Formats: sequence, structure tokens, C-alpha cells
Amino acid sequence: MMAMTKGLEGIVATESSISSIIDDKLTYAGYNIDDLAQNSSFEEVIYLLWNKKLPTKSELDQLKSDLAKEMSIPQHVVEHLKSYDLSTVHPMAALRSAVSILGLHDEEADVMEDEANQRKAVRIQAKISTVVTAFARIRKGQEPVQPKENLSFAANFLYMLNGEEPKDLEVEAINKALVLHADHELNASTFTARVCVATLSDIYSGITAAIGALKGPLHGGANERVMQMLTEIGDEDKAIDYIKEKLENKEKIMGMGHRVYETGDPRAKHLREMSSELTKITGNSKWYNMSVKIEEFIKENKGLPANVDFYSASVYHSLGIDHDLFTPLFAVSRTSGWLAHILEQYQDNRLIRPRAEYVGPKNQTYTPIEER
Ligand SMILES: CC(=O)SCCNC(=O)CCNC(=O)[C@H](O)C(C)(C)COP(=O)(O)OP(=O)(O)OC[C@H]1O[C@@H](n2cnc3c(N)ncnc32)[C@H](O)[C@@H]1OP(=O)(O)O
Ligand SMILES: O=C([O-])CC(=O)C(=O)O
Repeated sequence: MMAMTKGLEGIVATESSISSIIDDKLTYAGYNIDDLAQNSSFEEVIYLLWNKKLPTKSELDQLKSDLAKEMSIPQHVVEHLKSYDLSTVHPMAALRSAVSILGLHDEEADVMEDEANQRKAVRIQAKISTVVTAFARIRKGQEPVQPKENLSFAANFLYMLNGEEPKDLEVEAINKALVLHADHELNASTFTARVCVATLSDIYSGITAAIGALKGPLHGGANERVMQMLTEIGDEDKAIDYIKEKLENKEKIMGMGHRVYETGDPRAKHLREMSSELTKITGNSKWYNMSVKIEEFIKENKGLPANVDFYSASVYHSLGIDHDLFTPLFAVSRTSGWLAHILEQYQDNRLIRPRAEYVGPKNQTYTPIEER
């Protein structure tokens, strides 16, 4: 058997033409993330990830209209969201369960033809932000807000969350965040989705499994913990002492470090810029200043770069988004990548089944229970 690599570090487990990380540069289907972050809409990125080419105007209009038609969620799903223990259930747990329930209401859930899978991809992508925002409102005792067909995906997210049409700057920030989080090669949640559907299980199962993986604090769950850390620190002048103590206790600093990037995560600078701008506008520059201090300290003392989760925290906080909705918002975006990978996996499938090196006891003799 081959040598074991803990955490599968450096192991190439599949071919893919969706996104790449080479020399610390991230591309979606060959387009650099910096270009996409500056210029593209999230809908364009969805099209790009699913089709490996930028859409023409009519192709983009078609996708937007398909998504708009599918954004509403069945009343059963709303009733389900209402039935959770609203004071304790984390929105990521609610989302994981709700996506699974969406599958129960999709007659095509187990139809494996390509066209049915593409229709389901549109349905899931369209409904995911409706589920997140509906849950966010329901737990505050508010009714879900129906999406508006004339709004962009990013604008609809904020509209359904807050019940009022967002300002241009807010839409721009959410759109950029959605573009930046959409795909990232074979990260843990995407790998989870691919492992799941490689058994020829259905798309809803793949997305449900991926949400479960994204939820963890070493992955998407880090963005909520970054804000928790900044809140705990509270004051710029206390940041370095706080971090030193965490490091002395061998605790990890959330939003720092990455399995693949060595010099830095190319997405972080876009979020850093947004954080600087938005925290200034909202009169809360301390969150940005504190983040810069932490980033510089960790870079200097541990050689670790900030990852995508680090500055997204102060960006989302400045937009007034509840801290436990940060990871669900990540999921809304990453669903586009998960779906692209699931469809790619189906196209050239083989069961994913690695080996484990057995290190337990050998040659044991069975003893009857009365003799143990
Ligand atoms: C969207 C995303 O998923 S981006 C990642 C989001 N996750 C986080 O921000 C959580 C914090 N970061 C981490 O836990 C890690 O850097 C990960 C999970 C991202 C990458 O992990 P790995 O590649 O497995 O690195 P690993 O955890 O083995 O760390 C290697 C060394 O760097 C240290 N290290 C890595 N990240 C950090 C951190 N954030 N804070 C402090 N030390 C760290 C480890 O303690 C370890 O040190 P040691 O060799 O002295 O024991
Ligand atoms: O690629 C990873 O390991 C984690 C990450 O940054 C992402 O999923 O965006």
C-alpha cells in the first residue's frame, strides 16, 4: 500500500476543469479571480462554473430568468423551518436539514439524467438563499419575504433578509463576496460532495453532505468565529496580547492559515479592501484596524497568511448580517461550486474509496461476554 498522508495533504484525487490554484493564483475555468471580483456578477460566475465559459447576454438573461422562477420555496419547507427550536438551532444546521427536505419535495430528486440534474442545479441554487433568509426572519418572529424577479441574486439575498431593497454599495459588497466564495478546487466540502455523489447518490444528498462539511470551524465555520474573536477582543489595543495568549495556549487563530496557499489567499485582499471601506462608512473602523493588526502579527510570528474567512467577518458585520449567518452566506455562494463539481463528477464517475492503514491490535482472540 502507498504511504499514508495525514489529511490527504498534497494528494491529487481528481481531474477538474472548474477552478485551479496554481502558484497561489486562483482561477475559475481559467479566469483569474481578481478579474472576476472586479468585473463579474455572481450569476455570470454561476454560468462560468457550470459551463466553463462566460455567458453571452442572452445566455445570462436565460439563467437569471431560470433562477428567478425557482427562488420560492415550498410552504412545507417554511413550516419545517418554523418547527425547529428557534432559540438554539444554528442556521447551518437548519440549512443542512432544509436542503434535505427540499429534496423530498422535488419529483426529480432521484432522476439521474443530465437534463434533470441541470434543472435540479438551478432549483437548488435559486432556493438556497431563500431558505437561509427565511430561517433568519422566522427565528426573529418575522414572515419570510418573497424574492423579487427584477433584483439580482445579491440584491435579492439582502432584500429577503431585511425586507427592504438594499443600497447599491451593499449589493456590490454581497455580489463580490459571492463571486469570491463560489469555488475553490478540492476543498473539504467540495470533496465531500464529490465523495457522496460518486456512489451515484442524488444531488440533494451531495449538497446536504457538503453543507455539513462547510459548517466546521476549520472550514467555512471560521468566518463566524473570526467575528466572535474580534468581539471578544473588543478594543484595538488589546488585540496583540489576546493573540499572544491564544498562541501560547496552542489555540488556532480563526481566519489564519491555509492548506494550499503559501504566500497568501488571493481572495483576502478584496475582502480586506471592502472591510476598510465598509467599516469606515459604518463608523466601526476598529474591526478593520484590529484585523490588520492580527493579520500582520500572525504573518510575522507564524508565517501564516489570512484566508478568505478573515476579512469577510468584518465585511458581513458592517452589512448588519447576524454573525451566525456568515457561514450560511458562504454556503449560498459555494453551492454554485458544489453543483459544478457534482455535475462534473457524474460526467466521468468512479467510486471514491481510499484505503486506511490499519494501526490497531492484531490477532485478537474472541472471548465470550461472560468471561470479559
Ligand atoms: C474557507 C476555508 O476553509 S479557509 C480555512 C478556514 N479555517 C480557519 O481559518 C481555521 C484556522 N486555520 C487552521 O486551522 C489551519 O490553518 C487550516 C485548517 C486552514 C489548514 O490546516 P493544515 O494545513 O492541516 O495545517 P495544520 O492545522 O496542520 O497546521 C500546521 C501548523 O501551523 C499551525 N497553524 C495553522 N493554522 C494556524 C492558525 N490559524 N493559528 C495558529 N496556528 C496555526 C498549526 O498549529 C501547526 O503548527 P505545528 O506544526 O507547530 O503543530
Ligand atoms: O480550499 C480550502 O481548503 C478551503 C478554502 O479556502 C475554501 O474552501 O474556499
